Amino acid sequence: RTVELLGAFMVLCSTEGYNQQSWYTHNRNSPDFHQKNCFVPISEIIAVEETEFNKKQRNIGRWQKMAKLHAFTVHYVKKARNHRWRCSAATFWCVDEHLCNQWTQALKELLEMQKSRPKQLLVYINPFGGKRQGKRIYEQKVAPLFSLASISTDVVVTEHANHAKDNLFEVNIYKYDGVVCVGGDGMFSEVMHGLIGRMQKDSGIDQNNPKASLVQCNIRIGIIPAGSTDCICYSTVGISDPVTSALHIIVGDCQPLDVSSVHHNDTFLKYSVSLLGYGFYGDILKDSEKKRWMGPMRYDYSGFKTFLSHHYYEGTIAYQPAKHTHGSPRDKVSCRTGCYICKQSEKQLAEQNKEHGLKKEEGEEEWKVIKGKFLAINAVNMSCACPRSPKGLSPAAHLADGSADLILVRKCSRFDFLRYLVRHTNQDDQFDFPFVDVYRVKCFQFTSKLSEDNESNVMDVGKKRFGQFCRDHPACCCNIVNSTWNCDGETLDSSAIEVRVHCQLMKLFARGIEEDCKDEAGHSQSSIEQLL
Ligand SMILES: CCCCCCCCCCCCC/C=C/[C@@H](O)[C@H](CO)NC(=O)CCCCCCCCCCCCCCC
Ligand SMILES: Nc1ncnc2c1ncn2[C@@H]1O[C@H](COP(=O)(O)OP(=O)(O)OP(=O)(O)O)[C@@H](O)[C@H]1O
Ligand SMILES: [Ca+2]
Repeated sequence: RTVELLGAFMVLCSTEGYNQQSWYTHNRNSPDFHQKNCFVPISEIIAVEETEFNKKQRNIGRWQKMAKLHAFTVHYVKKARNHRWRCSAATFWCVDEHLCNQWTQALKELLEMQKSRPKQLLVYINPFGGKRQGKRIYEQKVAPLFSLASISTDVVVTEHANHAKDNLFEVNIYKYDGVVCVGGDGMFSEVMHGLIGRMQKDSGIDQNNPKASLVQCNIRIGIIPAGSTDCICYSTVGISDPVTSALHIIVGDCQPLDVSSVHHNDTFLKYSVSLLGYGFYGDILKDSEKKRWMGPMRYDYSGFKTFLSHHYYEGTIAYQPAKHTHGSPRDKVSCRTGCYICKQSEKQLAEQNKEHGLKKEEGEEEWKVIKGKFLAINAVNMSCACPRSPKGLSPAAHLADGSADLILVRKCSRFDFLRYLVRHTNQDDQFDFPFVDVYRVKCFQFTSKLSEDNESNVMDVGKKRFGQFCRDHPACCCNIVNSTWNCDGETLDSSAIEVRVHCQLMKLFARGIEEDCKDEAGHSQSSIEQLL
């Protein structure tokens, strides 16, 4: 009877005066206490524990007179504003020991049935990311939640850059249900390279082949944000908050993610999931690397400096439009939890995998070519929303549709470029400028004018010197030198690159941004309405 009562959702009754068989919560100060009912899906229960009563708790209301009370506590996810999740608890008690045990047992059995929840995790902590708080954040905010949810962990505090990546090639990754990285986008990138690289190695796939069909990585990655930008966490969860991310890991969320491979000729350079930026964001990154000691502030400092230098770069872009996906970068609808467009891409991917070999070769499809002088070339696989820009570089980009949005910002005045930047922070359309173009693509290539000239051997020593001279002279804004590619916060050595989006190559412990979550103004559809 008890199990039947539980059904798909558990109802926590917190109303006084309910009949004898009901459960009462002692959490009187919680806002839930005053609501009539609070619905918690089983999938959002963190843990169920038998509870011992202390004297203080016994002295509540009419239960005071009773001799022996039996209780259990349900720890569950409480959704707050702006996609923030918190762990809340409600204790239920009654006099009937058998009934109490039945409920505890039934709930535990239901939790056991949640097969997507991780039981064993491998955790990498970068102690030097962001404000250098990674270790503290993990120990104080995340580890206690993992232990409450009975998740066992192997923790590695990294000692140098690439420690996590190299380690993932050595350990038995298959015994883990997921890998967690505590740090910023750079740390995530390391873990992703380790996992994807390991999968390809184990499957005999050569990453240097730009046309290789890469093997999907089914071991999910969880991101505990402790970096400077935390764009990947923000764009996939809706907030950069360690407790929220830990709870998404515990409940076993799964969000597939597109990954771009970046090659130079037939050499693999890097994978990218957020921003691949040349010009403005490449120059910011290059300058900011020298200022790591400044922490997250380095990006504002270098951003201001790069804005003033106003360099533009000449080059050629060739791309293949993403015809398979239904959306467009100018859509007003964004990618949200359970996104229809991403689901369609997932279906296509499954069909393609079935009919392997029948898929049209990239070579047969048309390439569009654009030559020009650009202040910024940004290719984004996701919106790139972050605390600095809550809607991101491309607000309608999809997390898992197999495409990237290619944003070309042509040479324009400083004032116009500033207007463009400011629109990343407000509701105005940042693509509504004559000097900005945006395309949804499945692959692209870039060659700078300089490397084209190099290849045709027209460059002489004098030109090289002139290039160097102009770069050091801010008023000139000349385009003779190359910029650097910013690949998820890491610089690339080559300016000529070939990029290909791999649809849903990997998975995160996340669920995308939820549609009806309470916003800053408190507008929301409550979770109760959602469940009904
Ligand atoms: C007037 C204010 C305009 C503000 C415009 C803000 C636009 C911000 C857009 C941020 C996009 C982040 C994309 C994510 C990239 C990550 O994979 C990567 C690794 O973490 N982070 C960065 O490369 C780090 C990138 C950091 C970018 C910081 C940009 C700061 C620009 C400041 C311009 C100042 C102009 C002031 C003129 C008076
Ligand atoms: N122990 C370590 N010592 C030095 N560098 C490390 C160590 N562990 C990791 N790293 C490197 O530090 C780089 C930056 O780390 P991380 O991404 O965590 O912080 P961030 O750069 O401040 O944040 P964001 O990437 O969000 O801007 C990563 O590329 C990673 O390779
Ligand atoms: Ca995408």
